[in-house]
Amino acid sequence: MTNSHSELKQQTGSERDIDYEKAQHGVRLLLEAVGEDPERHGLTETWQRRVPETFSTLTEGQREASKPTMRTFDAQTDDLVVKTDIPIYSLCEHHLLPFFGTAHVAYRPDGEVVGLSKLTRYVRWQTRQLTMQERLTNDIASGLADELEAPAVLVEVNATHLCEAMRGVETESTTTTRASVGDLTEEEREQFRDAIIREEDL
Ligand SMILES: Nc1nc2c(ncn2[C@@H]2O[C@H](COP(=O)(O)OP(=O)(O)OP(=O)(O)O)[C@@H](O)[C@H]2O)c(=O)[nH]1
Ligand SMILES: [Zn+2]
Repeated sequence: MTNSHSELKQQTGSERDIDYEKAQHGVRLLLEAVGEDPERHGLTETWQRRVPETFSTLTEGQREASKPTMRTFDAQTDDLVVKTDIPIYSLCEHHLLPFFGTAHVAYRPDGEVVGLSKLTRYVRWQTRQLTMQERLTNDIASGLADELEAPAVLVEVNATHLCEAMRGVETESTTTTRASVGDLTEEEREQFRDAIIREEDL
């Protein structure tokens, strides 16, 4: 093996780690199962390093230690903050294949606003787990409400699932899911819809 377990732990920080030995073993077995030779040139680093590292990154959302810090600033406003078109890449828990697209998020502040980049970082952190689109959408909405102590949050996710495109039904389509927390006024809902429509018109 090129990278020992302890070397990999040092590289990534132990509290952020997956079990590398298990991941290496599992990927090796999968390669054997599909008739590959895990020792052939081109595949050794695949099971020893690349896939375990990839899955460590793509499951960061399951580990609190990888959660971004949500820096806030005083702001005497309760006007909805809307952020549209955040790119997302997540993993379908049924087939371990990606689903990807965009997320739109909005929250009503209560005396404090969060740094704008943190909204993107938080969404990215949530996407990095094995999940379903509906659960991801709910997790982003309820997580943001908790993190920001925001009285109201709205989230929309539009995504294409490779498990539908590359296999199975073999059709590429877009799925839209929405989640909200708190009592949103009709005006706020309209503001969110307008921001999304404007983004789509660009
Ligand atoms: N609701 C929901 N379903 C999903 C999501 N990702 C994948 N699926 C669906 O999960 C279902 C799994 O169904 P199964 O019948 O157990 O699996 P399957 O035989 O591989 O299904 P097919 O994909 O239709 O071939 C499929 O219909 C997938 O399209 C998701 O994020 N949300
Ligand atoms: Zn799937």
